[in-house]
Amino acid sequence: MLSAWNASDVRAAEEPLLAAGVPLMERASFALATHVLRDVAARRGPVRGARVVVLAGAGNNGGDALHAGAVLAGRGLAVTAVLVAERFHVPGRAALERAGGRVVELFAAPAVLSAVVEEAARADALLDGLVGIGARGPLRSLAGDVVGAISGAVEGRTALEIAPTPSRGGAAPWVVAVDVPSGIGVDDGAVPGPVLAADRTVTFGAPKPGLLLPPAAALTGEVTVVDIGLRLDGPPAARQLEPVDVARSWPVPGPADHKYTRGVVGVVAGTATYPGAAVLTTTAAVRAGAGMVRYRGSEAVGRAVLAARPEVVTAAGRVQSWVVGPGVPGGPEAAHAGEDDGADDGQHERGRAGLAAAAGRLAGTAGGPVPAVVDAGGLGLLDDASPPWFVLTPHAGELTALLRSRGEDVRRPDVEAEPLRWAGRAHELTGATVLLKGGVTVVVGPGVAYAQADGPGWLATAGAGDVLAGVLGAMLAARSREVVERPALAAEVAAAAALVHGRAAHRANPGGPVAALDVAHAVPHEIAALVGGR
Ligand SMILES: NC(=O)C1=CN([C@@H]2O[C@H](COP(=O)(O)OP(=O)(O)OC[C@H]3O[C@@H](n4cnc5c(N)ncnc54)[C@H](OP(=O)(O)O)[C@@H]3O)[C@@H](O)[C@H]2O)[C@H](O)CC1
Ligand SMILES: [K+]
Repeated sequence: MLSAWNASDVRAAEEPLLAAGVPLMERASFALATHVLRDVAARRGPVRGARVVVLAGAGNNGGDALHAGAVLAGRGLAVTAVLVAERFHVPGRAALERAGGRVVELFAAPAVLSAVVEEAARADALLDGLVGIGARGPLRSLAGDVVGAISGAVEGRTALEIAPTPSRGGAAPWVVAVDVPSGIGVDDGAVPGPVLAADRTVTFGAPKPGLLLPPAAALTGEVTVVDIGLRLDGPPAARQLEPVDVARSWPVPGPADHKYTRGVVGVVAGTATYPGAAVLTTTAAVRAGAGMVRYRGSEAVGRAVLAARPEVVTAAGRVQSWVVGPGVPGGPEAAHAGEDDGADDGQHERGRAGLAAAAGRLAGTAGGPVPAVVDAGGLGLLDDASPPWFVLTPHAGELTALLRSRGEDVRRPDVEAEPLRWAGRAHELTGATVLLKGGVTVVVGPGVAYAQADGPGWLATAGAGDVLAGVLGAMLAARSREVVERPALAAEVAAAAALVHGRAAHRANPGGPVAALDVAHAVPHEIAALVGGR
């Protein structure tokens, strides 16, 4: 698992070490230089004579970059450092000059900006040491100008690029961000202004949340964490599950297991208008290893489900997790406005009953509360307060509607710009765990946040959300009681489901388009690969 800490936690961890004279910057800059050398060697072969441009800001981030530049110059690379502020890291500059590096005082001669941009565009490697964890707001003055101009000049980059960097030809410089890509919101992943998209981010002590969270996560390239000896206690601000975490906690059945110990998923999904959602959700739950799947819906849709998955039962009975809402009309805004298009085929009533049972509010229900996945039309069926074992799975539009229905004056672009903040707000307002779907899926539960970036862009396709709901339903059913007893566990399981779903999409058709049903069919193979390695 990657655990990310806020800038203030990293500073607090640095303080005692700095007071004790531990050479943190030496450690950081040496490791940084090592990674740059390795990357340049991999791309170019011989490193001697390779051209490196170092963009250095006012603080210690610039210091790291200048010291790394000194190491590189000492190895025979041609290093030019560009100082953007009158204040700069004096020992770093001195070290670089001693090692034979050249310094351009851009702050003293802004007219040389175009020459700097030209040199940067022709470099083999570009080190972005403008600001690190000391960043406040969008890049200002010369730092902003230089990033804007270089981004415009370097093929394949735009100043506000938030799409993954396309693989570029040998001509463009390899961009290495020092600690973080300068200008991102270190704690929240915001992209408030120009940012130079990196090919690699070498980060010190621990990942920062902004490296995991959208939209900034698309600008980091590969993230390399360098251990400089910091001790970070306390809970991280954001986490990212890795395959090994999911493998370790997967409930692999043993000889004593039966369908009820493995978990029964109750699915309220689909209508005559959207029968496919019912097929996709139930198929995904079956394929993710549910002990049994019960479909609750109209007879006609039930027939379509059974034709696709004869393992599914349509009779009422015991359920260990509910999935309510895929392909069901309505949603937060419709419910808020009291709208009902009358085409829900009785799914609203079944969904309400499922959620009441899941919350433990249904008189005469045996077995007590169970987890629930609440998707699409199910989001309009929620009570004012939900338990944390309810996992809401909106996309940005649905989250916006949910927040607005609860009095927040927010628009979809706000949610897309600050997904962690708004998923967190929805968690506060509802009490439920919130999984916000997107290229990076953000999950917020009590005291925990996850950011998962496991799927290809191809996964943005109709029905993919229904498959995720089914996979998550099966995973929650398998750990039903535990999820109800441990408030933060639903978020971990939801993040794990996002990982399985994303990786299954890669597996379904590596590098190409995927259809939702293909993702569901790839799920068992992905699970086998995950648990086979443990
Ligand atoms: N302390 C250590 O020994 C280690 C530090 N590491 C590295 O240090 C940075 C954090 O360094 P710090 O000096 O605290 O902060 P920064 O370098 O990130 O930023 C400093 C100055 O940058 C200016 N600034 C801030 N925001 C902006 C902006 N939006 N646009 C332009 N400039 C900005 C500001 O200067 P002013 O003079 O303008 O006020 C800041 O003071 C950390 O990220 C590591 O890289 C290593 O970890 C090793 C140990
Ligand atoms: K930086």
